[in-house]
Amino acid sequence: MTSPTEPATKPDLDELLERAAVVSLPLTTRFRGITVREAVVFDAPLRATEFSPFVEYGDEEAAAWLRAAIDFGWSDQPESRRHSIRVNATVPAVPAADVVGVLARFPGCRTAKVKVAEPSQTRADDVERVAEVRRLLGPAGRIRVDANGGWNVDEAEHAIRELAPFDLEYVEQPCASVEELVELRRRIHWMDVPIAADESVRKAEDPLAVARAGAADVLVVKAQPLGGVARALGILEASGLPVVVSSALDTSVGLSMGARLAAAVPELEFDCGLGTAALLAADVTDDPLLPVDGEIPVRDVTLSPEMLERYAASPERTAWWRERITRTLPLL
Ligand SMILES: O=C(O)CCC(=O)c1ccccc1C(=O)O
Ligand SMILES: [Mg+2]
Repeated sequence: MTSPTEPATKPDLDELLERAAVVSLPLTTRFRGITVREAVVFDAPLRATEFSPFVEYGDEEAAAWLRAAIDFGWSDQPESRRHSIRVNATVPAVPAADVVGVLARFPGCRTAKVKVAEPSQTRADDVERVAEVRRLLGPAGRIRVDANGGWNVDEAEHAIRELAPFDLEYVEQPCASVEELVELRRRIHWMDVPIAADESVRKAEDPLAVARAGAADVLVVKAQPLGGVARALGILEASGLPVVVSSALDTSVGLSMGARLAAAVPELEFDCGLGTAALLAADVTDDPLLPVDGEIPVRDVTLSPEMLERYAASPERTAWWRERITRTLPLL
């Protein structure tokens, strides 16, 4: 007999596939080169959960994401310390003229994260975009930029010098490697612009290496790539660094996992990158975790059968995702 408080038994492959729905959600704005977000959501026993590693990731990397999905749907979660989470607006690498429309999707957000170093664009594009965000947010707004590892150390040094007058809260993953981050941090120390690590945490074999190397002032943590809420919490506590909990452009289900992680963090001094439901033109629920007054609530999400049907992925893509789950489950 299982008592209601006892964690549900972990699912086998048949149960996972039976509870899975594969969706293809249109985005409002092109992001990371994509215009639709594919994801698997599961109608799991404890709450709806999500598996959505990017399609280019290999099975080894996807395994942490599947571990997270199973943990969230089939296990009790760490205690929440808060009921809502302040979120940042996420501004893709759009032309400066489009910034006003993007920010309008994030009502009440005092912080904006601006994508920079997009391969097809120039430094001048980044400066114009950040200038426009500063103009719209006013002097009290907080601006962080995210280069997704797109600069070498020299490029980063020059770009940050050019962007620093707009008053940056931090620069996220300016360079790709931990060694470059260490070197950059040494070079720009005098500018007093903190460095945050994202890919160096979520794509690293050892997510704590970046903290040990002194390569970052802030860690960006995402629940899915770190294997779930409890595991991510362990990593961020071991790092001893301040954190920003962020999404991977998840559906509202994945965002509910991120919100649970943010709610469990002992000290949360930065606004979190969990407002990204605003970048989806469709979601898997009738009650999405959209930012209101600059916050999202900490709660579970109810799947909408109509939405799952309307945004169901094609038979080919559905088969691809089901095969991906089949290959990945034995790797856990
Ligand atoms: O942090 C945010 O504001 C939103 C999340 C985000 O930017 C993101 C979403 C998908 C993939 C990568 C990233 C990233 O932070 O680099
Ligand atoms: Mg990032």
